[in-house]
Amino acid sequence: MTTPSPSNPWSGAKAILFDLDGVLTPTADVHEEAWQHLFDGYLSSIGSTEGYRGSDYFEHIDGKPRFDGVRDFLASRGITLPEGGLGDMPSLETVHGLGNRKNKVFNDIIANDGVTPYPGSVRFIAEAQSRGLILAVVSSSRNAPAVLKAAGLERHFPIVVDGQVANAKGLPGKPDPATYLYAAEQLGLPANTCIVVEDAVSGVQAGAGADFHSVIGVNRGAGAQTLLDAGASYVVDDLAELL
Ligand SMILES: O=P(O)(O)OC[C@H]1O[C@@H](O)[C@H](O)[C@@H](O)[C@@H]1O
Repeated sequence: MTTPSPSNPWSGAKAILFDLDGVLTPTADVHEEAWQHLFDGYLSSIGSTEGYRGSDYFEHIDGKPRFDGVRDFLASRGITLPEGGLGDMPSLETVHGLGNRKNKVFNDIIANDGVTPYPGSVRFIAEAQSRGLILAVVSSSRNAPAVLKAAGLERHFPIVVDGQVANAKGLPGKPDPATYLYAAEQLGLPANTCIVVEDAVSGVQAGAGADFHSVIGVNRGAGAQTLLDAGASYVVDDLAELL
């Protein structure tokens, strides 16, 4: 693997595989808020004495597919619910019902507030394209295409591997590297020519779990050392630092 460095992140790379929420758009915050809303309501409805903490998002949910987030958070509280199915009403007390309840909150906020991408990420995209790199998005979110559209970014990404694609192809979600490897395969490139850019521990672990060119960690709250410990090659607070 090319020695990755913040002073020349592109060296030897042919493509960049971006996570979306928290890397290109500030929508990780919206997910965080929607999860908080879901579990505050759910835990109080079952009379739980241990409430939902902000750290729960980073420890159990961040970067994972929706229903894995529900399952893993509930497991942290010793709660197991029936799985149910994708079409479950948000009022149902199943893994899928709760996930869909959170999704409604997420979509209501996006519909209200819109999505403005991080300016530093927009500049980074432009620089990467001017250097001839191919770009793709690899997101756990089933909402990724809608968020990219709302942010006006969709034209930059010929390949988008989102939660729906992963489900259709039977790919395990992050922290498994499968969705990133699938994106590299779709681009017709070996993994070691593809840079992975991630803000979540589960996503950094996915990138570090295969032979990618490098894994750029973007610290939006997970913590720089935590991302390095998860396998990031290096960590920045904003992608503009690499320009
Ligand atoms: O939008 P969906 O399909 O519910 O996806 C959920 C997840 O999508 C990811 O992109 C976020 O980083 C997660 O933190 C979030 O929980």
